[in-house]
Amino acid sequence: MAVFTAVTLDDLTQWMEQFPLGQAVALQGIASGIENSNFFLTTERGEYVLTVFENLDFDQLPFYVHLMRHLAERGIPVPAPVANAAGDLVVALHGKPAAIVSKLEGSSQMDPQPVHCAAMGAMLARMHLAALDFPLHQPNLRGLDWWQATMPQVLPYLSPGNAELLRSEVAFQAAFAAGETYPQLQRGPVHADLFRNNVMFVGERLTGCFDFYFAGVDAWLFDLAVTVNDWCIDLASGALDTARVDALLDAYRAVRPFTGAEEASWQPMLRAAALRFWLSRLYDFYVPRAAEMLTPHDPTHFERILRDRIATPAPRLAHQE
Ligand SMILES: Nc1ncnc2c1ncn2[C@@H]1O[C@H](COP(=O)(O)OP(=O)(O)O)[C@@H](O)[C@H]1O
Ligand SMILES: N[C@@H](CCOP(=O)(O)O)C(=O)O
Repeated sequence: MAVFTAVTLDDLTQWMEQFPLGQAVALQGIASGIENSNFFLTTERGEYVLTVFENLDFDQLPFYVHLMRHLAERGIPVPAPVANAAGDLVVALHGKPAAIVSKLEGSSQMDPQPVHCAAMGAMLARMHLAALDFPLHQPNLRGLDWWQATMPQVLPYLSPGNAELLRSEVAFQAAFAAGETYPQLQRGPVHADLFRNNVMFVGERLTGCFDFYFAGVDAWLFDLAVTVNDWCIDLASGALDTARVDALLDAYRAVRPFTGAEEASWQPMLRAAALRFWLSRLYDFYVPRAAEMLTPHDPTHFERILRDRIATPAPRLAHQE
């Protein structure tokens, strides 16, 4: 279902000549994924993934693909985009932007244990540090401005209780962002969608993360909160699982210690990360777009998480100076 643009080996015969990969010898559509057309591509030089971008234009892609290349060059396990003879990382295929990236080994770990969370925490901290000198800039396009612009579009569909929750949380986050602590948070390019389905493992070894198409510049703590809210929870209740939280935070802190401002912002950031995905899921659920391709995720999952993060004191980040 996730191949929206049909591509055949014949289509690639001439197209591949611009890449230093030899001829394409096998091409297989990837069934999972909901945004783009993805293919496993075997060439004379090895195994790759070909993506035809269905929703992003040529001018929207440089931040994402150059960030992936920047991280890959610094040893962070992410798919490395392959440049063509002209140095381009994004090239037209059937009139749409397309890219070839290296294929990661392994599969997603959908039942993560503390050992997997520790691997995630260490990789995330390394990724944040490695992206610090990335020269391109794009804000997180799913940040506060987007929350404020999107809220009025979903409010008419919500129960009075949920409408009040959404209004009060967006107001809380706006006040927090305007306060003294928020500007002190460490910032840089972040992935911003590091859910379990976007990370690969072979056994306990993390082999890489992909799907950088929500990346942007934001607080590192926001990225950490997005990750913890997906990797370290009891799926039924949304509550945090202490053993997995500790494993992830300990591993992150060992690479990049937290600051006092981050300690003070942890609970608001856990709430912000829950709000971000509650709102995007509400939007995808209630506001279908033209050329709709998304299969909406369940918004109530993040409503539960947001209510829990508001009601329950956050675990300590235990910063070290
Ligand atoms: N670089 C890669 N290496 C290995 N598998 C990949 C890679 N990129 C994508 N995939 C596979 O393709 C699937 C769909 O990719 P994803 O980025 O989630 O698609 P979409 O953007 O359409 O949601 C993933 O679940 C994964 O199995
Ligand atoms: N992780 C988000 C939606 C984005 O989906 P992805 O498959 O592209 O990572 C969510 O769960 O709402």
